[in-house]
Amino acid sequence: MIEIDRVSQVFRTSGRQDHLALSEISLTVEDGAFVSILGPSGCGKSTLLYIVGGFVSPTLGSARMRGKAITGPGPDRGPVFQEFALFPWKSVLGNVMYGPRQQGVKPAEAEAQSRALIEMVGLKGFEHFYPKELSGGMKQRVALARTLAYHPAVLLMDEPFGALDAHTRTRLQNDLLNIWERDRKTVLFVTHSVEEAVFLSDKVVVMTRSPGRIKEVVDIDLPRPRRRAELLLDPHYQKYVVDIERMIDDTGEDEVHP
Ligand SMILES: Nc1ncnc2c1ncn2[C@@H]1O[C@H](COP(=O)(O)OP(=O)(O)OP(=O)(O)O)[C@@H](O)[C@H]1O
Repeated sequence: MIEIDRVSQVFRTSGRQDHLALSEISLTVEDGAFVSILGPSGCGKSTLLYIVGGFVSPTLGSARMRGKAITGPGPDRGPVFQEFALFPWKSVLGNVMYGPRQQGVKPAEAEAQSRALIEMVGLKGFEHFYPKELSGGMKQRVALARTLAYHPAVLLMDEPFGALDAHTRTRLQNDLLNIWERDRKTVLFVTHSVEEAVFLSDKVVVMTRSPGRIKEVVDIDLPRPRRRAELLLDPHYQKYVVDIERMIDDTGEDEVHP
C-alpha cells in the first residue's frame, strides 16, 4: 500500500546549520496493516507521517502509495492529527458530514452515514454538540469519525491519544481496535507508548535518535482479536514491551547538531 524508499529530510532552520531530520528511511506498509512508529522525541516520526500524508515533500528519496508517487495530500490518506482541529463552528454531525458532502454525497445519505459513524465512535446523543462543549477524548472520537467518513484507504494518526488521561486513552485504544478489526484499514500510527504500539499493531517500527533512521521493525505476532485484559497477562505481550523498551533506551548517542 505504502512504499517509503530511502527518504531523507533536511530542514532549513534559523540556526547556522540545516537539520537532517530523517536519514535514508525505507519502509513498506502492506494493505490492511496496522503499523506503529516509536522513537525518541525529535527523531522524525511526525515528519515521516507528514511525508506520507503529502504535506511535506522529502528532500531525497520517494514515498509511493499503490505504486504512485505521493505529491500532495489526498482523500486516500486521512490524517488524524492534533493540528487538524475540528471546525469550531460546526456541530459534531456537521464536522463528520463535511467530508462526504465535499465528496458530493447527497445530504440525507451523508447524514445517515455520519450518524452511524458517530454511533460507532461512541458519541450517539452528542450529534448537535459543538467542539467547545466536548472533552478531549470526545474531540478525538469526532476527529476519528470525521476522517473515517470520507473512507480513506490509509489512516495517518499522530499521537491521537497523547493528550488524554489513562482511562480515556485505554477506552479509545479498545474502540480503535474494534473499528480497525471490522474495517482493516491500513494505519500508520505514531505514539510514544510502547504498550499502546504493541497492543494495537502488526508491526512496530523503532527509530533511532535524530537524525531518524529505522533501527528495527518488529513483527507483533499476537493473536487477534486482542483483548487488553488478556494481553496484559500474556508473557509474549510482556516480552515485546520489554524488548522494544530496551531497543528505545539503546538508540545511541544523541546526534542532534545545533
Ligand atoms: N518545519 C520544520 N522546520 C525545521 N525543522 C523541523 C520542522 N519540522 C520538524 N523539524 C525538526 O525535525 C526533527 C523531527 O521533528 P518531528 O516533529 O518529526 O519529530 P517527532 O519524532 O515527531 O518528535 P516528538 O516525538 O517530540 O513529537 C526535529 O528536530 C524538529 O526540530
